[in-house]
Amino acid sequence: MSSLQEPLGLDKLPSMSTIDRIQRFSSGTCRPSADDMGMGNCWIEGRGCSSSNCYEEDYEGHTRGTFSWRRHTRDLSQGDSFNRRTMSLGRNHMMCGTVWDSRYFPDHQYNSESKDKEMQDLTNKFWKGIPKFVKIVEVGPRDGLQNEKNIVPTDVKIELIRRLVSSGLPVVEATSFVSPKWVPQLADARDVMKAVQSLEGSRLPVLTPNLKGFEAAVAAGAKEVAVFASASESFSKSNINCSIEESLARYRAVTHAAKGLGIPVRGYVSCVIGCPVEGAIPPPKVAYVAKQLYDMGCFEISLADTIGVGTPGTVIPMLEVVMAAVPVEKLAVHFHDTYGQSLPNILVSLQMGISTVDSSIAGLGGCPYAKGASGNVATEDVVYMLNGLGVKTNVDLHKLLSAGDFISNHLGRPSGSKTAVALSRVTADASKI
Ligand SMILES: CC(C)(COP(=O)([O-])OP(=O)([O-])OC[C@H]1O[C@@H](n2cnc3c(N)ncnc32)[C@H](O)[C@@H]1OP(=O)([O-])[O-])[C@@H](O)C(=O)NCCC(=O)NCCSC(=O)C[C@@](C)(O)CC(=O)[O-]
Repeated sequence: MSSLQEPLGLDKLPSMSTIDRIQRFSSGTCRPSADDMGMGNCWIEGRGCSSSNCYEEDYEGHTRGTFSWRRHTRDLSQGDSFNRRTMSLGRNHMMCGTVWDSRYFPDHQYNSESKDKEMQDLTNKFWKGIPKFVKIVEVGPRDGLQNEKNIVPTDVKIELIRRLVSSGLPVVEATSFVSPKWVPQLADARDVMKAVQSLEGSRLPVLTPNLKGFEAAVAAGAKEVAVFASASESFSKSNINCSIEESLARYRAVTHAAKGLGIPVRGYVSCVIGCPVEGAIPPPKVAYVAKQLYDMGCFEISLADTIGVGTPGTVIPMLEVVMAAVPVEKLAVHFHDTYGQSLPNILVSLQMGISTVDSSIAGLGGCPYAKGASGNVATEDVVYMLNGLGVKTNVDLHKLLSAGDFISNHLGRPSGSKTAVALSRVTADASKI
């Protein structure tokens, strides 16, 4: 990749069939439960899990003799966290389901037993890979606000975090203990952390680039931290002013200190698909950094497409290589939406067994050291898609929308979430559908 103009293609990566991969990875995947958030490195659940948490069994039990589409729309309409607006949109999904059936499968075809079986096989393949629960890691207050031109006042950051926590998000990344010379937008990390540390209901990790940051974070009340390495040498240098190996040595010191205090450490790998300077990043480089972070004790590794150039065609092969090095249940995905590819990338990641997804309220963000990168995928859009798939998140979309309105109003611009924009307009019209 010489610029951000073209998507990285499969020709730049080991050849493989996308469909083969999705099918290979979509069978028999089991997911951690919502409660598995354990302390330091305890988020351990092997691929083999209890049958009650196994989607495949549950799915087949549910669908014996039933058409799978209905099963999911039924779940959707019974979802406990849907507000009225989404309930009406849930009904629209059912309508879409009907249109889809009748357009492509006229009665005489659809009713034939073999077509029915074929169709069921196809839908089974799709649904088998989709987890029942997805943990959303909200990164807006950190990844989003670190990139704002005008520094957001501390009390606005605190109120945003409070609203995000109250929406049911299990993890809200609160701020960064980095050099205020490098990221002045988050120079108030200590005040933010002190104000939110006692909020209940969500974990509130903070970014720490070195021991200095780790110690400051702990002193301010942080109970979980994250370190951030890169699969690109150039990005490592521009983001944290050191080589990949130097950064890993720093993070070993952080994870060692954290272990002593029982503080869980998350790891990020930036530039997992492409780098603004180096172009395409080979998946083995990503796997190497992810494995180093895992081996030093990070309980979860978030794979970040920092500049948002990935498509399912490049994300799948990258995941395949990383998953050979780090157990899939330890992996998360973190997509920036520069090319509007985040949702398809998330969907294929779920099909490959990942059940932790990073996102940012109102699509805030970007990276100050990755020119041209747009914000993260919007949390509202991820929740909307997962609701539509019948996947639980425990997030109340209504409260999430209100948090998004709050920060968008403060920033004085429309939300970067398509769902938020659509739902803000659709209330009256949707009731007519
Ligand atoms: C890593 C450093 C500190 C190296 O910066 P440096 O200049 O190489 O460090 P240094 O050790 O030479 O220290 C320079 C000054 O910074 C101070 N310092 C040193 N450490 C700290 C600290 N922790 N907190 C506060 N101050 C600190 C230190 O005390 C000293 O102060 P001075 O003596 O000049 O007054 C710097 O490069 C830095 O802060 N970088 C942060 C960059 C950043 O936050 N980037 C955005 C987050 S990463 C990201 O967005 C990607 C991610 C995670 O979202 C995933 C993705 O999408 O890719």
